[in-house]
Amino acid sequence: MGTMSTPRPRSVKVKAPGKVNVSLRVGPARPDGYHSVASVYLAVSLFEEVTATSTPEPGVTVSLSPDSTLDLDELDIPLDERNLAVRAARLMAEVTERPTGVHLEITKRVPVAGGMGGGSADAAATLLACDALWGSGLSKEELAHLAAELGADVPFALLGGAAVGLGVGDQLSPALATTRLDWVLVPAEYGLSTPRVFAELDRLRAAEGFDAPEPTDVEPGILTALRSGDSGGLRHLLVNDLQRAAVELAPQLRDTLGWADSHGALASIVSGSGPTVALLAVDAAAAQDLVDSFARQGVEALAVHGPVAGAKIVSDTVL
Ligand SMILES: C[C@](O)(CO)[C@H](O)COP(=O)(O)OP(=O)(O)OC[C@H]1O[C@@H](n2ccc(N)nc2=O)[C@H](O)[C@@H]1O
Ligand SMILES: Nc1ncnc2c1ncn2[C@@H]1O[C@H](COP(=O)(O)OP(=O)(O)OP(=O)(O)O)[C@@H](O)[C@H]1O
Repeated sequence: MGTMSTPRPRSVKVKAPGKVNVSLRVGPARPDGYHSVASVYLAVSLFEEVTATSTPEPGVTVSLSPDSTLDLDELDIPLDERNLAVRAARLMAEVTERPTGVHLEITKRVPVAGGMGGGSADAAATLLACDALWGSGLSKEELAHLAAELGADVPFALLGGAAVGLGVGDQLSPALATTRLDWVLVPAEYGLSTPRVFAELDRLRAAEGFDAPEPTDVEPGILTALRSGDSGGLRHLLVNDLQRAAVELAPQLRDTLGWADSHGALASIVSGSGPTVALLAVDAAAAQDLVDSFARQGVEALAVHGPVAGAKIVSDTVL
């Protein structure tokens, strides 16, 4: 008769990047409340980390790591089943029929409700960590499918690099982007709710009597510029249909955008639903100069680069 041995506790650590939308075209609202988009995603070097540790008790628990670079006291992150990482672990357990028993510790670095897909990165990292922890044997496609159930930005956090996103942003085609682009991120001290920003765009458009066309493709010049890392070519092509809605809700964004343009940024754009502003810099030195200028204004900005890889296992340890 075989004896049931308790598996030794294991810890899998995964990192997943935040993103900027280099281009974001938004169509009309659909009956399900979502909007079809045509988006060019770029994964940038600001990473969330999720450490998934097996626990003897069933269930999914979550905590925030003291290694987080965000101020944990100020964060408005639910630590129950509303947390996107918890939802990811539960979905994975349900689909793979594994008993849960997992604790998730999240290191937060991507601004919360900042338009950079931080929660989405947590969800993507959790899917990959639980996949490893439970030996689920799911294919990349199956993981991407689960990711799309969790949110529009989650599949891209798994994939990383640069990609065109159609549908609600979840139908991805990888874009060739081998050369590094340098960016400066200017996080805001407040967040913007993604549904609220989409709704504000609908409101502005309705007031203008504007019938938004279905976005079906992205400007080809963007993909050409990404392929060669041509920041000079890219600067005129950055576009975000949500920007004016974000600016309407947070008018102070105008100052950041204007200030950046007059201080040597090639271009400035609100990232996704905002309020984080992303500035394109000519190179790493120019990005650092911009960070220094912001610091002199008392504003904390971050130099990052992209593309970077999607969700990736950092360590897998038997405890
Ligand atoms: C703004 C972007 O970050 C750009 O990449 C994404 O479109 C948002 O992606 P996300 O945060 O993963 O979005 P989800 O969590 O799936 O959706 C949150 C809410 O945003 C709105 N939403 C989101 C994506 C989309 N294509 N259309 C929408 O209208 C919906 O009101 C939805 O209920
Ligand atoms: N793991 C998580 N990390 C951060 N926020 C979470 C998480 N789980 C749930 N949330 C909730 O989701 C909200 C939005 O979080 P998130 O930081 O992902 O926004 P975002 O970066 O603007 O998203 P996106 O760019 O994908 O629209 C938060 O205000 C928080 O209440």
